[in-house]
Amino acid sequence: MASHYDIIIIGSGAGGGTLAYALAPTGKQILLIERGDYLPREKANWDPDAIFTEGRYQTQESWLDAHLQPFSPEAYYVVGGNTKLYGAALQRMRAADFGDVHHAEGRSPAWPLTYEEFEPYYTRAESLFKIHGQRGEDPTEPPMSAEYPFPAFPHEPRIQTVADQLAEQGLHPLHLTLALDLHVTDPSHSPCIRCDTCDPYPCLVNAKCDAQVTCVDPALAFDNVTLLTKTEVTRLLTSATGDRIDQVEIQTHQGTEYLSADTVVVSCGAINSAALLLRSANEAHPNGLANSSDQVGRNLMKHNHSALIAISPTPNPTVFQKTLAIHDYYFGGPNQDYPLGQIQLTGKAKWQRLQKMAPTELPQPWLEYLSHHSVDWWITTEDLPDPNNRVTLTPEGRIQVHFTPNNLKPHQELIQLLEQHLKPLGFYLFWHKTMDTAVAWHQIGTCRMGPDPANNVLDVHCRSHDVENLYVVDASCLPSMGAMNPTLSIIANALRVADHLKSTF
Ligand SMILES: Cc1cc2nc3c(=O)[nH]c(=O)nc-3n(C[C@H](O)[C@H](O)[C@H](O)COP(=O)(O)OP(=O)(O)OC[C@H]3O[C@@H](n4cnc5c(N)ncnc54)[C@H](O)[C@@H]3O)c2cc1C
Repeated sequence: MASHYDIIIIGSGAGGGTLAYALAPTGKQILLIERGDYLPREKANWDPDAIFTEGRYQTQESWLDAHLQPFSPEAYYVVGGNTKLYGAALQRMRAADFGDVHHAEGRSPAWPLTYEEFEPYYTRAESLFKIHGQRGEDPTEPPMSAEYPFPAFPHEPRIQTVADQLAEQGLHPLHLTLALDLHVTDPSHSPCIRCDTCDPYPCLVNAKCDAQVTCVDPALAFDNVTLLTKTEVTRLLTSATGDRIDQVEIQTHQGTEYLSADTVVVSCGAINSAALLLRSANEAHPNGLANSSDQVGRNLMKHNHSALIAISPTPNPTVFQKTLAIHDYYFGGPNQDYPLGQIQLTGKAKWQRLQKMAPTELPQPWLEYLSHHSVDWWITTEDLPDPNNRVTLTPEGRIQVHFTPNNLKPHQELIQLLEQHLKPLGFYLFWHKTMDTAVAWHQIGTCRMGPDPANNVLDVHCRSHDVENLYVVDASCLPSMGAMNPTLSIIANALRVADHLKSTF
């Protein structure tokens, strides 16, 4: 293995994996460093006990909350990062989300670029990740320069009935945009088999367009790209003046080693990217690397999420349930002149998942009955940047997450609205569970980009304002996220930064 590269990318998830894919054809010597290994392909990939009871693929690391209490984050340190288990619902932010948006409990800041500037990268990201969708049915759909690359996943009969009934109430149920390799019109040759172990399971048949399958593996077909697994980057060392990163400190089973690169890209996910920069404090950067603004680690957001299990007397034999979304209340509600958020279906909840949601302990046969009669929803609303919601390190170097949820009023209102719509359809029992800090699936914002070095860690190209050869390209850079799932924006942004980097070669 060489010790010097043109580019070192740290982290192989949505941000890092996409960047490696986009830069691979340049011929530059690229090293992709990933702390985890390939997620094993095994029958347990599709075992609900392994996923919901054992947490088989989750990191064993624990983080600390604001009171120094340990918790187990639902984070996945594997090639492809969190996308290996993601739900593959990839969505554009709405055009208005790129501006300053007033919310019930504050404001969501503008991005340093407009939707129109970002739009071509959404189109490329949708093509790369094989998005299936149907244009024209979403009342909040932003302008798009191309059709979705593939037709939408059709609803199964029970879901079609629910969609039709909601439409009769005046809503606009739409087909969820999905990154799965389904041949809708030729199922016998389709990699995706529309199974009931998709969200949030790894895909045993590699039909989920995750960062490993879609980006890392194709990038490795180029001789100039090398992947180092089971290798954690522990610190970034700078020149004495602090202007440039001189060395990348890695930890392997053989011990500590040092590498170097002309350009270093941190793509460890919002919490770990901030932790790595803070851990790299030195004399030139006493507050943490690239942290003259004191913003590294701050403004952590993770969306307000709830699962809602709605039970009716009608059986729900749906196998692949995650096909429907409702955006009618994205920008406001019947009595709300502020944004609420989005409603989507989630993967069909088996009894093991319901066990984690049940308000009281219930015997397995009851849970199985409820699972056969439930329709399972996921409600996402925006949370707002708060400098006190932040990642810090303890003196021993452990990750501490200080997090107080905000903007919860619209979240509760959206849940109530959904229940009001479902009751006339025969749904009579509702369980909902709001996700806590451990479910930081949509973590963003800890190294936000913006033109002013006083308030932002990164410039508009995701380059550090302080360290000339440092970029951060993952969820960290996003100043806000609307109420849309973040990963399409992370991928599109990585493609955008790749174009910028190519222009500097
Ligand atoms: C269960 C689940 C369901 C989800 N569903 C959806 C969905 O349907 N739609 C959607 O848009 N999003 C979804 N998400 C969120 C999505 O997975 C993330 O938004 C996305 O993966 C974030 O990309 P990233 O590049 O910021 O980080 P990641 O993809 O997490 O990648 C970070 C990588 O860096 C590695 N790393 C960390 N620290 C180091 C270090 N020091 N040295 C070396 N490597 C390091 C990690 O191991 C990891 O591989 C889901 C997430 C989960 C967990």
